[in-house]
Amino acid sequence: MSAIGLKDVRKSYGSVEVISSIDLDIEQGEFVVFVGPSGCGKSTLLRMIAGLEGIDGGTLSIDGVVANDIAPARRGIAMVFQSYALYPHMSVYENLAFSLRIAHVDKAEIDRRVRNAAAMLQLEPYLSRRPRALSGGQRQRVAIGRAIVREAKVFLFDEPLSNLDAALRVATRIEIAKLKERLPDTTMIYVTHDQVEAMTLADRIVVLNGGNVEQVGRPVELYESPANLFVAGFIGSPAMNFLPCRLEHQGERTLVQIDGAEQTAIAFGSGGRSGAEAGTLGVRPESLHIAEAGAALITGMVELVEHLGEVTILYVAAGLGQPVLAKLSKTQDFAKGDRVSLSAASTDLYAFDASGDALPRLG
Ligand SMILES: Nc1ncnc2c1ncn2[C@@H]1O[C@H](COP(=O)(O)OP(=O)(O)OP(=O)(O)O)[C@@H](O)[C@H]1O
Repeated sequence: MSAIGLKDVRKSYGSVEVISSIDLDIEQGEFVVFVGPSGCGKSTLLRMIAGLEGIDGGTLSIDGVVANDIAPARRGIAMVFQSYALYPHMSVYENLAFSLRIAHVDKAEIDRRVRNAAAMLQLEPYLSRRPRALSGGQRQRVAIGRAIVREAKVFLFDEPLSNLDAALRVATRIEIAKLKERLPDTTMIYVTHDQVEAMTLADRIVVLNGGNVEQVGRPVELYESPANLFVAGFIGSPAMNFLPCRLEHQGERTLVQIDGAEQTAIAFGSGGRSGAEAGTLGVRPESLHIAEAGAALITGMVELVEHLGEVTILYVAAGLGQPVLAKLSKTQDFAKGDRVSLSAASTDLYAFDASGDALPRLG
């Protein structure tokens, strides 16, 4: 039995469908991150689970019980918002205690839970302060503390770190990772735009696009084995390079060749197909290296060099409309106008058919 189950869940605003038939099972104690481009439906889906948005079709179950019509307060779910939503006239202690007071929890029990949450989030020195006398990171910790005191089974986070500056984001992200370890039975669902948050916090990532699930998997799985062009282009920064190629399906295998490449044709699994079609070859910037003579996959002219310290990023014009990016170790010294040849190990290449689906690897 999953902690949260979505079966054919749908949502429309007027005639616009924003969530189309989503199936997803989230296990108790899992940390699941929803990612996807702006407007893909991440927040809507989270709010549907919380009960803040109605469900137009399908079934939401919580601990195996259909929950479509259960009131938000009775779902055992706590939500942490980007805007913190703290009461400005109450102290940190009162903010933490508020929902328990409303629920008529015994005073000693309230005190125990508030102090426990405050200790977990290092908020003890600030319990008598008002929110305005706290930093953004401290306010967000109070917002998280309010979820902890409720001892909710499920925490929902809607971009909780997006109002924080870069350093605080990192510090608070680490706090959330620790929180996950301290509350191993609590199920957490987290919406973010930030790839690093998704990759570092998630047990599983759900990639959404236009109200549909493109792929669900462990972070490394999505990075190493994207199911399609969308996921390949979305996971990883800088994004994967895409090169038009020719796919020749030969029964057991498919040979992939790009125009002008010296690197020999690369074989993928064909899934039993035959014939030929136009496809896309994918290669991550970090997989490219300077090619040996006669082995270039891509040849072009450097149009921009970014020296980032530990790495150098080359933008190479290779006649594809947009530059090919190569992330090279810092020892590489290039300048605008240089001609470069790049290649990658065949095990670091991806191939996608005309409909954008990934071809399986051989072996
Ligand atoms: N109350 C509403 N009425 C009409 N359309 C809405 C409403 N709320 C959201 N939408 C639309 O539903 C779609 C999904 O919105 P949602 O906020 O879930 O996306 P998101 O993936 O969380 O985006 P972002 O990353 O920008 O926050 C968007 O096209 C949005 O404009």
